[in-house]
Amino acid sequence: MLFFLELCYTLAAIAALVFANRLYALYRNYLSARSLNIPIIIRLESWQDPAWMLLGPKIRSLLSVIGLWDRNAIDYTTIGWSQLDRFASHAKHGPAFALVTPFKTNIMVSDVDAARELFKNWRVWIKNQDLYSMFNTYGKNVNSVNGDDWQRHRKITSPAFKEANSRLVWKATLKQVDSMVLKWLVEDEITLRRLRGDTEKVAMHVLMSAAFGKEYDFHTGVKVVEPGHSISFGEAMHTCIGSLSIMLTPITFAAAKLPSILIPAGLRRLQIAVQEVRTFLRDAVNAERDALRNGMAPKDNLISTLVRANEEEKKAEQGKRLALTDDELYGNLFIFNMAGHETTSASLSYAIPLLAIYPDIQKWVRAEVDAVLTESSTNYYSEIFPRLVRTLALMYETQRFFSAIPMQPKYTSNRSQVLKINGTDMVIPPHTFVSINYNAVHFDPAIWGSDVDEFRPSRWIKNAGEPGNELFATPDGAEFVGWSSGPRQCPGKRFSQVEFMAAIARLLRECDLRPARVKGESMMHATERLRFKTFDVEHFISLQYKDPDSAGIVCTKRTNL
Ligand code: HEM
Repeated sequence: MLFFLELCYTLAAIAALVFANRLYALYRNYLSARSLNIPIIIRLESWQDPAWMLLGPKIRSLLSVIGLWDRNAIDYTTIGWSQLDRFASHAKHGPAFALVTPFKTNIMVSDVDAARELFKNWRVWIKNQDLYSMFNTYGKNVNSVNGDDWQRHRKITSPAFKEANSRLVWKATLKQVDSMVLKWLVEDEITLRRLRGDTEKVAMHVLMSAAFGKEYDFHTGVKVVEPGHSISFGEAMHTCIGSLSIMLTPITFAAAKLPSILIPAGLRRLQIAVQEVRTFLRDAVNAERDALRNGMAPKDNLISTLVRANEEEKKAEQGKRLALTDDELYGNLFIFNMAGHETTSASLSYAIPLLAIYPDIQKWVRAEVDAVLTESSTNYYSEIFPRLVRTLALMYETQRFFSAIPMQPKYTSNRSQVLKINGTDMVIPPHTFVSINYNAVHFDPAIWGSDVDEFRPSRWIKNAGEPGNELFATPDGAEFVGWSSGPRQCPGKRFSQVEFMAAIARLLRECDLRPARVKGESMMHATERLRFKTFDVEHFISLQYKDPDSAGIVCTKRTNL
């Protein structure tokens, strides 16, 4: 009994100390932020706290049951609060306000001139290493490093995203989507959950093909286990890049040292996947080096170009210093998969229900698809892709509503930096985040007009006219930031566009999409239900449907071809 009481006192004392420490940190951060003269929002928690990221949703729903948390209020402690908020907080507080917590202060910015400066000046406004090192599971990579190191990674990785690679993406996507369509045509309803699962499978298999030259069948793909492995490359990769595993991989590495009997089953699966991916990456890099040594011609997939670009760099005068290490090669190959998987599949998984919700938009995009795609020309990527302007507009408008990341946190590091916000120079303190609020920029009525909240892909067309002969209204790099902007913008932008456009074009060429109805339900009601469930999303680590099981679409074979 005495021991129990002592334990309780000790735990209470530790909790009180942690709380006091947090309050002190909050007070210090508040004093520092006050000097900026911008509105301040104070919270006791933040998405920067890993424990809050994991336990926050449970704690919030508990608190809301006992009336201590308002479910409908914007929750600034989450990473994705701006998805629902859109431009509202900036309309209230102006182009910059500070989120002050016991963690690092985060200044939210919607001013496009400030955003342009943050994107352009990548040496000054860097990526915070506490945050980005979680992407270093297999090695440092182009996404996680700063300064000269970033230049070195970007120089060697960029050639991989050449046009010849886009042709592979196009071909692989058509093959995957053909199989997906066959499956969908015999299903009574494709729920949002199933739709997401299938688009993830398409994206994973396209990456396997265009990145590693490995062909996977849509239906059986992940079941194919290569000799010497316990799971397939696709499955291992899928497990590793699943949202939660990113947070768990450091734990997995620590756990890897324990006897496997002491590791819980779920974590053991992840541990195996992490080890398998490393072996696959190492073998794939070695195979490409052997191919080069044996005088075999390069392939157009990402790994072939990357490994050969790196070997070229080694030969150059400063090679020893500039070439990527093996771990950095693995790190980059992994990040291509991680960055390219959920982003592209999510875009598809929102665009497809939107086409069912808005039949006029479906008709409008299909008119272009029919004008451009004919049976004989389907495979000619270079002729078709540039003409699918409405399909590209659909992707941009989908990204505007469902941004892959809610904000981009830039960081001042250990010295203060000057940033002009709304025409005034501000001295931003050291160790502070300045985050470009993607959702606010994408929903600023001053940029997009009074119909900013309307899903209208035609806003991206410059010269509305004959489908297949229109021009795309390329946006200003700071007003639309879906793929980031400036020198560090997404190198996989074209990759993802090709995949999205091939998938949508093939789907609309073959099928009609409409909302799924439950028995006795009117089409109007089913459409409303699907609309509500499609827009009812939350940003945990990536954007997710909150309730993916209670709405879906139906896919029927077109009869009007
Ligand atoms: C719709 C699909 C995609 C979207 C919306 C998207 C969006 C983004 C965004 C917003 C960033 C900046 C992130 C940050 O700095 O924190 C980024 C960076 C990056 N993306 Fe993508 N991406 C997509 C597809 C892809 C694909 C298919 C690949 C590769 C196959 C890829 C590879 C990368 C890499 C390597 C970076 C880091 C670049 C650097 O820091 O220099 N992305 N992407």
